[in-house]
Amino acid sequence: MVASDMLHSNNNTHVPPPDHPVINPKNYDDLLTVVSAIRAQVDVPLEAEIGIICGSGLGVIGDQVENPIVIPYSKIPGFPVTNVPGHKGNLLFGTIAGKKVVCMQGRFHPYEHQMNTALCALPVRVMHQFGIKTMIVSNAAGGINKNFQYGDLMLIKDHIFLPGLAGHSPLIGLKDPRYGRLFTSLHDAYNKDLRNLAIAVANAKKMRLFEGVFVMSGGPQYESPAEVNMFKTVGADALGMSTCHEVIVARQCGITCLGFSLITNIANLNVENSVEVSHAEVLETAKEAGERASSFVCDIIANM
Ligand SMILES: O=P(O)(O)O[C@H]1O[C@H](CO)[C@@H](O)[C@H]1O
Ligand SMILES: Nc1nc2[nH]cnc2c(=O)[nH]1
Repeated sequence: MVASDMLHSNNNTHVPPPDHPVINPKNYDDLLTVVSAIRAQVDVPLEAEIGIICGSGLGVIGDQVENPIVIPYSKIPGFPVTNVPGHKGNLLFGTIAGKKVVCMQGRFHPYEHQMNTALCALPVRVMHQFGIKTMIVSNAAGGINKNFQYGDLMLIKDHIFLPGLAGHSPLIGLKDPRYGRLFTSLHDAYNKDLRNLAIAVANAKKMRLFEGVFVMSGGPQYESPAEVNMFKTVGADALGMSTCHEVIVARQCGITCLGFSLITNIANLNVENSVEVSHAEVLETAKEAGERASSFVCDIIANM
């Protein structure tokens, strides 16, 4: 195992202080407690119109936030420990291109938290409480589409949420009517107008940009060649271990979503090929492509 693949090797590892209240991610009043605890930490009103989630190695997007107010996840009750390298573990409030944003510099993956997708998507509900109407979500993903190269960006036009299909929806068990519609529609989960805007931005920057279907598997193991072939057969273009549960919660909240994958590795379709994937490789590609991804996000926000 490569050192940077190891959980617990992240300097930002934290243990929540014992004085934090216990938070149930499916209790609406607990959500309001989390939001109050964040507000209590700063003496300025916090609000945002756009939420951003940085994928593995893509924390550099958060570095574009101007005049940031930085709240470490360790100071937020209910936010679990984040141990995955490449995820800093800060909630940032500030501006990008003059627009108020809140940015998750690091996310929670279901494989880290017993597949508790409601817990992992709790920060989306928190960002909604701070006013976001739009969310830009990013991830590092393995490319299946034969046209993809390392470092390509793929706009997500639709998704296949395997854990959700297997009973791990973040909406299961929500009873409070304040959450909104339990039977959330995903007909426009990755908003067409925002995708068109992103395509126009990419064209103006002369950037390679693809559109495709993202599949979320449970992880944390990468896919076997047979699994990659199965996903290809059902129409997937890229593979990851995040994002879908966040977008579903966002759609329940009425947030308009734009999602993209950074292709950090090429998924292996041939069992005879000995191609090892590692999180170190994922982070290395993200490091090389991170500036391009963050400039893309900033230009999209500037044109919203
Ligand atoms: O989805 P993000 O957070 O970008 O991370 C991706 O990269 C990691 C695997 O290398 C997994 O956590 C996968 O989900
Ligand atoms: N599931 C999955 N997640 C990834 N994240 C980055 N690369 C990959 C990959 O190949 N598969």
